[in-house]
Amino acid sequence: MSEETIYKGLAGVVADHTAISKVNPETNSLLYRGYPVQQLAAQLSFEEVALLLWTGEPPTEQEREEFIAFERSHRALGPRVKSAVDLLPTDCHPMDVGRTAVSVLGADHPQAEDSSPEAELAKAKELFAAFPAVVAYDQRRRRGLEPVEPRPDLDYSQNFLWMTFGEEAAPEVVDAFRVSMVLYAEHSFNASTFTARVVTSTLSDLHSAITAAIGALKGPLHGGANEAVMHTFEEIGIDPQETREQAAARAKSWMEEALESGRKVMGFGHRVYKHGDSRVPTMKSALDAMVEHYGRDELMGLYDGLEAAMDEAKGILPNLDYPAGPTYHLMGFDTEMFTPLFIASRITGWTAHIREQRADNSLIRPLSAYSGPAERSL
Ligand SMILES: CC(=O)SCCNC(=O)CCNC(=O)[C@H](O)C(C)(C)COP(=O)(O)OP(=O)(O)OC[C@H]1O[C@@H](n2cnc3c(N)ncnc32)[C@H](O)[C@@H]1OP(=O)(O)O
Ligand SMILES: O=C([O-])CC(=O)C(=O)O
Repeated sequence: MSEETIYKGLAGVVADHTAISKVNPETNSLLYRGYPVQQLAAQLSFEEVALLLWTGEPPTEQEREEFIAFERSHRALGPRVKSAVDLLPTDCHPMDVGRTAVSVLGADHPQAEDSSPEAELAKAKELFAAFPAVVAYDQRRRRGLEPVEPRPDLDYSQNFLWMTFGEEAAPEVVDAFRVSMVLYAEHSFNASTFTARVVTSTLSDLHSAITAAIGALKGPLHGGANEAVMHTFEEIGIDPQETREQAAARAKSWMEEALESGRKVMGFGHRVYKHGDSRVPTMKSALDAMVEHYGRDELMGLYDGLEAAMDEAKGILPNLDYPAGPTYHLMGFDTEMFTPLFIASRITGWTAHIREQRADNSLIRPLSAYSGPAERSL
């Protein structure tokens, strides 16, 4: 056996510097470019947070206005992307649709191979503006509904909900959606961001890196957990007629059984945070607002029951996906659409990292310790 120290899953390994965000598990805090994420979620639009992540500073009034105009004029679903999505079955996973759409957007891009900082920033902004139409179109086609054109009088979050549901969302709903986008935007060297950096490190193009990152995000140990949380709720059974206490009791016994049988319950635990996820309180407030808005108190019985039982049995706390899943459910998204919403947000962090990696690149290529048979002859 080899003598090398193996850092399984690269746990605890510091792979490079980043100036984009700081995750501090000791203080349970998350900073984007130095700003606490809670402050950003309380005060900035998602469009402003995107600019902050890309450029390092909050936008000036002029930068903000220019980007808003840019974003609103790049929202339409392109004909090639629409044709490609139409070729995919409506029962494939929506993450496969998102991944394919980004791949097509890359193949269709006149500057696909231009990786200058200016071209990459422009491509990041275009992708940010274009992706919501993919999610909205896919959600509607799965319901047999016609697409809804974007509205330039609406901001990013308002328009996203408008294109998906074909009606103007209530201000509370728009705000909860905006908060989720801000919180999902960036989280240092998580698996999908690291994937994007690995692809970029080979000097491949931005759309290839994002396509690969989407593949990494899909898994239930990462972004796919927001969808998995709702599957758990569905497995326990959602009953709008029961009280919060009744729902909590059923959730508690479900969790006890699940843990006894050795199951992993998605939406709990985190590789970096061991005392709770810094983003959960803010997302939980957004969920509470949605529960009140839709009058669905019983859903919080399931939420509280699972959380309390997991804490009691293992001391493991919820991650961001735990409150985000039921929030998107209440807004009316199909469960399988939750992780594509995560893509829409994380495009900002991924593209910021792609630009950072390229600016000071070194091929990412770790070593392995060989554990196969010793040299032998045929
Ligand atoms: C936005 C995001 O991507 S946040 C992450 C979303 N992912 C999830 O919610 C998936 C569920 N959670 C997990 O699988 C894990 O907590 C991870 C993958 C996120 C992080 O895990 P790691 O740091 O690798 O820890 P690991 O998986 O080794 O867990 C350590 C111990 O806690 C247990 N554990 C961790 N999370 C969970 C969970 N959700 N349910 C049950 N047990 C858990 C493990 O079984 C393990 O127990 P053991 O030591 O008895 O074997
Ligand atoms: O940091 C991680 O490993 C996963 C995560 O929470 C994220 O990507 O938002």
